[in-house]
Order: sequence, then structure tokens, then C-alpha cells
Amino acid sequence: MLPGNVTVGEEEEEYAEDCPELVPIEAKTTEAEEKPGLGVKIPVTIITGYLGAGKTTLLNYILTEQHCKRIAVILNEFGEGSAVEKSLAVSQGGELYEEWLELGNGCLCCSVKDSGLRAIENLMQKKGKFDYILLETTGLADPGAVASMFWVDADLGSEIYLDGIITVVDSKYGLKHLTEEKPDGLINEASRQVALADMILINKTDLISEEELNKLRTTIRSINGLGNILETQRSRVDLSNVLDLHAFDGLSGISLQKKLQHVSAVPHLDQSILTVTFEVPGNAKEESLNVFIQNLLWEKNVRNKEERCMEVIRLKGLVSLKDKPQQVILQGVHELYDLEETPLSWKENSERTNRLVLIGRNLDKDILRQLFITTVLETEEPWTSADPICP
Ligand SMILES: Nc1nc2c(ncn2[C@@H]2O[C@H](COP(=O)(O)OP(=O)(O)OP(=O)(O)O)[C@@H](O)[C@H]2O)c(=O)[nH]1
Ligand SMILES: [Zn+2]
Repeated sequence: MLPGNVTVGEEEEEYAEDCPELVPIEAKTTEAEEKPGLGVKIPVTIITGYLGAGKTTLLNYILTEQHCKRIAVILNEFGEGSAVEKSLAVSQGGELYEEWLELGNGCLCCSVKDSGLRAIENLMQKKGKFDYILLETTGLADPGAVASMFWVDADLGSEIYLDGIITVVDSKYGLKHLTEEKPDGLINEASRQVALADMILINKTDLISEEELNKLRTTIRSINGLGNILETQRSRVDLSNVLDLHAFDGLSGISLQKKLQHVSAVPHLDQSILTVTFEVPGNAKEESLNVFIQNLLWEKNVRNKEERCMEVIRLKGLVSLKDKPQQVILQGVHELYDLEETPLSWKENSERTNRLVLIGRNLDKDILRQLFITTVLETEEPWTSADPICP
């Protein structure tokens, strides 16, 4: 169980036991007591960064490390089925985060103003039960759209304030993302995220050489000359570098308005990248699962109906491996992936199942699901339709 964070929603709330100044939930409090005094605003920290950079790792790290704040968390809905991301959050942190940004077809920039506001308004009804908000955006989000929400909405502005924008950069793929050319000369998402950051974490430094790191740092610096840059592994950072930054206070000298000027408005994210989710009950054979993943991530030889090879940027899943009582998490970023047993066991009577979320180009849900059933499941029916594997 994590210290200090608040599960928002349902009727279960957690309180930090080692924070004496907090009012325990059992004590009957009046409405007035429950809410912070007038003028007490709740800080919001936005955690952004490209797909798989280490945002959730940072979030979990903050929740585990800090002991004197009650933190509410807003996670973006991941693809069409929030179930996977939710169960990942649960398995990783032992907690259930209840507020979700619902993203119409994965495009945060178009839907954030409504659903983001709703998520925060829902949270604010539980005001008094937390004193900090962490908001993780999708990997493809323009944090400017999220940030502007706090700036534009006057009502919201009286209750909460934007404390800072933290951008996590994947050391291994950061340079590739930052230099990616987009059609029509649009700024790519990774650069946009770096451009807006108050703090940039160059994460996963274990995966690159000193020389590569220097190159990446220089590129980041050339995009954002204002933000602080730190290098991290597993997103571990002294919390004073990411929380209570007051980056948008008058005192800091940099107004949000000025920051947002760095970013020009772009109506849509890259259409060719999409998210597919599927669920298949049963047990997976570990070896076959590895082959399935490697075909996607390494061989890149799985084709869609248009004969284009599928390209997976981000892969997440919760799978049931044959002979393993525990639930297993699958995490993939570009060519890297791992399978990790969670402390959670499958319940005796409940059905064991596999849920996968894939983000990338040319993905076809039906083909992927069928391929999973045919090649990965313990018991399978022969698959008759055309073989999707590229020769
Ligand atoms: N080698 C290495 N792996 C890391 C590090 N930090 C995180 N990871 C792994 O990278 C993968 C992605 O991490 P997440 O924290 O889920 O990334 P994210 O940015 O939240 O991903 P999305 O929400 O899908 O965009 C996981 O398998 C992590 O365990 C690191 O410093 N080094
Ligand atoms: Zn995440």
C-alpha cells in the first residue's frame, strides 16, 4: 500500500499515517473542516513525455517516496479500454486511481478541455481529501492543451493552480523522437513536450553511452533553453525537483502565457499512429508469447489488410501465463520489452485473461487478436484465414 496518496472515487480513501497534521477519514468532519480554507489552492503537476518514456514510473516513484502529501492522480485513458492501464496502475502501486481523462480516439488536444475539466471538477468535489494533483498525459499529448485548461478556466483557477510541467524523455529513443520530421512541417509531439517543460528528466540513462547522452542533452537544450534538465534512471529524482516548483507563479518570472507562445496550435495528432486494445481469455504459453511479441517488435513482419507491416511503438498488457499463479505485466517500448510477475495472483474462480494495448502505425486489431489466439494461447483453434506474417 502506498503512503500518502488518495484513491479518489468509490468510498475508499487512504490517508498517510505518518502525517500528523492530516485529519483521519474516520473522524466525522463538517463540510467546512473538510475543505481547505478559502484561498488555499491545490497545485497540479503535469507529467508528460513521449510514449513509454517513464511517466507512470515517475508517478509511482513520487507516490512511494513522499510521505507528507495526500496526492490525487489523474491518468489519461489509454486507448479504448482503460481496463489495462487501470490494472497496470493497480498492480504496480496497489492502488486504484479513479479519475480518468476520456480521450475521444486518443486525441488529447481535441477532448481535453471538456473531459479534462470534468475529471478535475470531479476531483474537486472531493476537495479536502488531497492536497496535490498529479496529471499524467498520454504519450502523444500536447501538454500545451492541458496546461491552457488551467489558465483559461477562471473557476478552476480559483481552486487549483498549475505548479509545473515535467517532461520525461526516453534516452534511447529521445533523439529519434525529437528529430522526427512530420508532414507539413508540423512540430513533432516530442519537441512540443520538451518545449513546454519546466523540468526535463532524461530518463533511462542506463541504456545509452555518455556520448549519446551529451548529444541528447544538447538537442534538448537547443529546444528548451529555460527548463531544468536532470538525468534519471527509473525516473528517480529528488522530489523537490518535480513538486512545488511554482513554475507559473509571478515570482518565477515566466508566465504561462509566455510559455504557451512557444507552441503553435496544431489541430490533430499524427493520424497514422493509433491505439488498439484486445482481450482474450485463457492462458498464454510463454514461449509463444515471446515469439508473438518479437514478430511485432523485432521482426516487424506482421501485416495489416493493406499489406503494410505493423509498427508498434508502445505495448502494454496484463497476461495470464500457463502454470503461473501470478498476473504478469507486459511492457514494451519500441524494440525493448519485458514480462514481469506482479504480486497479484489470479483469483481462484475468476477467468484468467490476457489484455493487450498496442500503440503504433498500421495496426489492425482483428488481425492482432486472431494472431494472438492462434499462436499464443494454450488451446487454439486452427486459423484458416490468410497468413498475415510477412514473408
Ligand atoms: N531500462 C530502463 N527502463 C525504464 C526506466 N524507467 C522506466 N523504464 C521502463 O520503461 C517502460 C515504460 O515505462 P512507463 O513508466 O510505463 O512509461 P510511460 O511514459 O508512463 O508510458 P505511456 O504511458 O505508455 O506513454 C517500463 O517497462 C519501465 O519499467 C529506466 O530508467 N531504465
Ligand atoms: Zn504511463
